[in-house]
Amino acid sequence: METVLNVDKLQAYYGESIILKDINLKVQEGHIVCLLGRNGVGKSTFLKSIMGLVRTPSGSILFQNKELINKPTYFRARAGIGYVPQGRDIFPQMTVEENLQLGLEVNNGNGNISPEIYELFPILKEMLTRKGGNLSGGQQQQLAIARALVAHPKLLLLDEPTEGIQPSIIQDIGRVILQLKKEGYTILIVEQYLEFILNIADEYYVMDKGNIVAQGLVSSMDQEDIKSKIAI
Ligand SMILES: Nc1ncnc2c1ncn2[C@@H]1O[C@H](COP(=O)(O)OP(=O)(O)OP(=O)(O)O)[C@@H](O)[C@H]1O
Repeated sequence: METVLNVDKLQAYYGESIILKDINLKVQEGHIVCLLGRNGVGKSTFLKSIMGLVRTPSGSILFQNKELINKPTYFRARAGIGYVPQGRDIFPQMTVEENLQLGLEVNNGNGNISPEIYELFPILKEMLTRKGGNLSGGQQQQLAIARALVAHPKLLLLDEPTEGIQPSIIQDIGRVILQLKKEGYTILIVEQYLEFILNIADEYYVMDKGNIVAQGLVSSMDQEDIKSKIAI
């Protein structure tokens, strides 16, 4: 099975502060990998590093065996990495449909929104003409995931998809992720909500203070131990 993402000895900085010290992490094709950890340990910075949004002076980010470390963000997006940031970045004044169309920009606006998007997220079909800013937090999260899927990414990065979302929509998002897995998607999820990923992810990594401090198969995870490593 192909290794889609292979991160080796990655360091990342904000100015002179080192945030990621020595990160090694792999994602195999068709797998769902979860990165767990407390607030502020560097999880979001890690996803930003993969997208080229922070300074990464050393280490390697191989995506489908090609080095990305010195490539600009647009190159990484065009290469097939879809990114759903924390806070979702929905454009509030644009309609749901316009927000979705932005997902096609990585292909220069070519292609169209496949009907599958609306099968995954029926609520978006009902709301196509609504302004993004008028959606609930959960609906915005679904829109952000849908917008990333429009371009059929080979790797999908999700930053805390459950944050600030009501339980029924968390379940919907869980179902969508499992459906995507069935279809062969490869996904890296940053989470703090352990129960959410137990039924979803194949492998886990735990980050603390810019290092990976535990990793393994979710099926053989010592949940109490991992809970203590991510508890606030
Ligand atoms: N733009 C920035 N400039 C300077 N420091 C930053 C910036 N963004 C984050 N940091 C710092 O980097 C560290 C890691 O933050 P990061 O957001 O990656 O953590 P996290 O594990 O994703 O936590 P959270 O779940 O709260 O986002 C924190 O100490 C944070 O204060």
